[in-house]
Amino acid sequence: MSQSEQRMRETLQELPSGLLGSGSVPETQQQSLPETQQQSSLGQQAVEAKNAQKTELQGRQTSGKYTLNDFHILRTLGTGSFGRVHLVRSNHNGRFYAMKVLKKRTIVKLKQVEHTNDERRMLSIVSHPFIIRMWGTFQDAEQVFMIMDYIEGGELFSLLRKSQRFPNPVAKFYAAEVCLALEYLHAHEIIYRDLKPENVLLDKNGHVKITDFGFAKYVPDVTFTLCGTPDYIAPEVVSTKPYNKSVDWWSFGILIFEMLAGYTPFYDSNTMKTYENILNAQLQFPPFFHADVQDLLSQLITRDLSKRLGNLQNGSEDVKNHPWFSEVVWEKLLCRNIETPYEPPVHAGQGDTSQYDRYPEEENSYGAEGDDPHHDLFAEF
Ligand SMILES: Nc1ncnc2c1ncn2[C@@H]1O[C@H](COP(=O)(O)OP(=O)(O)OP(=O)(O)O)[C@@H](O)[C@H]1O
Repeated sequence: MSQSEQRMRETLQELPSGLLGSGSVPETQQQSLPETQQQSSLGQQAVEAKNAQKTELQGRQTSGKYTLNDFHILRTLGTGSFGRVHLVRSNHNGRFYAMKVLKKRTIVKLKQVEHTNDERRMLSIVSHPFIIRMWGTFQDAEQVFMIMDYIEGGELFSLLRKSQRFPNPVAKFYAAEVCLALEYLHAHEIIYRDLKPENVLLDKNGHVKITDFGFAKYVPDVTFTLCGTPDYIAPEVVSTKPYNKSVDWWSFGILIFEMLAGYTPFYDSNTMKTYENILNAQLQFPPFFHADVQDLLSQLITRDLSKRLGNLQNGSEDVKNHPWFSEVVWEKLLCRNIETPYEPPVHAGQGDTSQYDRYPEEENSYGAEGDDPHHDLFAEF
């Protein structure tokens, strides 16, 4: 099985402690591959229509700014471990949004209540050109909902798999935008903890938008929680040491490596072996990696926290000042005043979904009323 087949949307909720001693394979949440193939589009449309009709009938006011009644649900854009993300259209202004729906029961079962509340909290305070904007949240008896900007250009992951690997300047452009987003989050004491190309979306002009704040957390000091995505997890997380922002700079290095190579450096089809590689294996560069990127990656993907770039006294400045980024005019980039290397072909306008894979639509229970044993756990929604 190839890496791209296996890794698809594999997000780890929690690693058992004493990981390498135990010999057991950590539990991961694996999603099936996106179904781009011929699905019964008639069946799909019927389910979509039924869901939309139910939504119109059943929205109910909660603590958020919106209700389900404010939106018409269109197709599914993506699925995750606890629910799915739909394209929706506002009944008021006609604009398209992405609605992330998470099932309360699953969140509770997988012990992700705190992460889900953190996701909401973090998204409601961040405001940055390269980070997704959230407009509001609400809940019904069975799920919580988050309304975000709809980003038309699709996942960086899809573009990377189509391209196999990016030329040096293209990888540098995406890395530079991601670097500014990380710099912003860290300046606000937020660790992101799930950097990977699946969570980097491209807007219609080809600029980066980081989505999925499911593991983002306000951490002014250190934390211990074991979470992330196997290939991208930093060694200090694998070995259950206290950690902070350093983990995002490790993942940033893995992201650059994957963009340039088309694969991640510590991959193994056996997740346990991946962790062993993260802890022990030597970083090996393909021969076509430029010397300056090899130098940058050696300083990002280093197990020595006292040497990891981004984690030192000058923080993100050290990363931005590295020779690999020497052509980047950071101020212009932040204003999105630099031509993007690729403009996603989203010719049908704001609601164009051509860049997203098709997922089987399921009948939903959105708007469910009645007993809600979990209401208090999600009081902020
Ligand atoms: N704002 C958005 N606009 C367009 N598509 C989006 C948006 N947010 C998410 N998606 C799509 O939905 C997918 C799943 O979203 P997200 O990663 O937030 O869900 P998740 O349940 O937290 O997933 P995971 O289990 O991987 O952590 C994304 O990879 C992306 O394809």
